[in-house]
Amino acid sequence: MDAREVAKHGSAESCWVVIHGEVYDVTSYISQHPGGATVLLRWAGKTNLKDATAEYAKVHSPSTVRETLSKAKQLGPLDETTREYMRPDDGAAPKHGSEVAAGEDTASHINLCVRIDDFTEIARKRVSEQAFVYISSAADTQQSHQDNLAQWSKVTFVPRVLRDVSRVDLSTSMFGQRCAMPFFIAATALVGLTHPDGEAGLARAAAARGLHYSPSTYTSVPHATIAKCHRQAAAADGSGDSSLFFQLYVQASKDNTLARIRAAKESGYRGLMITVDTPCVGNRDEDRRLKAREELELGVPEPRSGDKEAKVVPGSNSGGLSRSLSWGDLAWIREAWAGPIALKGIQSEEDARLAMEAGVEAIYLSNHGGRQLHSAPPCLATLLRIRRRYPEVLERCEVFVDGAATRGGDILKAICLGARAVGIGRPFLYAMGAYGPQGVHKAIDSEFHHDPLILHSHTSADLHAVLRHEMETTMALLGATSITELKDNMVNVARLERDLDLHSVRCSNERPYKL
Ligand code: HEM
Ligand SMILES: Cc1cc2nc3c(=O)[nH]c(=O)nc-3n(C[C@H](O)[C@H](O)[C@H](O)COP(=O)(O)O)c2cc1C
Repeated sequence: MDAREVAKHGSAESCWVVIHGEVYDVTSYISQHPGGATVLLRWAGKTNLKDATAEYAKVHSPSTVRETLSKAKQLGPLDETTREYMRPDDGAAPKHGSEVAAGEDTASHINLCVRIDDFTEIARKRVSEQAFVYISSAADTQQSHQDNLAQWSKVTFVPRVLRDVSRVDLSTSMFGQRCAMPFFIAATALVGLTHPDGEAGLARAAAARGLHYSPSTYTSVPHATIAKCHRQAAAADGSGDSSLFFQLYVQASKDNTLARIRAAKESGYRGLMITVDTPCVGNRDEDRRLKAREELELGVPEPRSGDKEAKVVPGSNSGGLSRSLSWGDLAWIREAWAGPIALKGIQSEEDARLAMEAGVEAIYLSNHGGRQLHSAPPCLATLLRIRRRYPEVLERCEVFVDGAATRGGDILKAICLGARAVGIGRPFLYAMGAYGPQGVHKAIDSEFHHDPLILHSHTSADLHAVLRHEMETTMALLGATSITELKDNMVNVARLERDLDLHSVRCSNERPYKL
């Protein structure tokens, strides 16, 4: 393909981009791209050395574009000898904030991060505006996210004293697979926006710390590479406890979904987390405002009414995800996967019961970090409703939860109420954006070798550990020495129950749904 031909397709009417020397026609994908139209249009028709490749590769794995576009839209290789006809590069890609040297000034030194919230402001200064807005945004007024934050402080502890807590063991398991602590790294797309190591950095940290990690369907690094880095790190300095669980976004195309499941199996992923709260991408005001501003700056024309190709309607953007996904689809997914499954995004006790009846190994109570439905319930609210209406769910399924858990104590409150493990999303992205992989290690644990069974108090290692330190301290002050000792009599949920008016929860008039 001649560069002069590509240059003719530089608009919303006909938008061709060049990635890794291949030309793609993304015109009909513009309105579906979950990352917005601007980024595609910025590189439309560009064939110079800074074509779409750098911006694309920062966040997407090489295969994403081939997996998404039909063969007809994959127009073949660019004739490299014609690149001299390139258009001037006016779309400077934002600099990776994490390239800024850590510790430039004392105020932002990593040692001053003593809780995981501390990474946020450092990350704000060090990642691009695009990355920060993408990570921090939530649906509509952010109410779901704010409610997630607020839920944790509505539960208080009921500590026991005079128990020997000189040894504390935080280890537990998920899907029957051991892990060092009762939390895991939740699926977040496009980790490459925060640091060039992307998901590979998170996988290495998880392996080294004996934690499970659930990479997103939409990774910046190919899944096979993530799995390889994970294996290498586990062999080098891991305890061998860490596993990777594949987060599946079911695609509109069944074949495409099956191919992703196959690839995850081949890469050695050991659990499947099917995200079920995403028939379309949520309405995130801050994302939309930033994209609208970029479009204005770039002079992207207003969509003409009735012009399907140029129309960008966030509410209708399913980003290639299946909108028709329903309970019946679990059968073919289970057959293809043949391993443990969690349904991620359960937000009602009725759906928890249906999931149990469908025979999944785990339910994952989450409102997607408050990014999907505005006014969605925080995970503890759903957990309490399940405990009241269908306590048998907790006997038959493992329960994972997430949503704004930022302290070791938050994690332990959820465990007291019957959760198996807590997912943590944004904090690891901020830690990665602030200090790269070193930040993630610190957010989890200290850099120093540490006997997992012995509580270290007032050692220099404590200064460098965040979540492990908080959990060990909380366990000791609670009077518990192992995760199995954490029971519901160690928390007081009266306030949360009152706020949720849980006493009025009774059988709804919903017609019983038969699977
Ligand atoms: C054609 C196949 C593509 C697919 C399936 C795809 C998919 C996605 C997805 C799922 C997201 C995440 C949105 C979210 O979770 O909110 C995203 C964001 C993004 N994509 Fe793509 N993309 C494609 C092509 C491209 C191309 C060609 C470029 C660059 C030229 C690009 C650059 C980006 C960027 C920079 C973001 C982050 C934007 C933000 O701040 O939200 N993508 N894309
Ligand atoms: C930037 C970002 C990207 C996310 N991407 C995905 C994703 O690809 N798949 C998914 O199932 N959930 C995704 N989530 C939701 C997380 O898995 C998780 O439910 C949520 O982040 C937990 O809340 P927290 O970030 O407050 O800890 C994403 C969340 C964030 C913040």
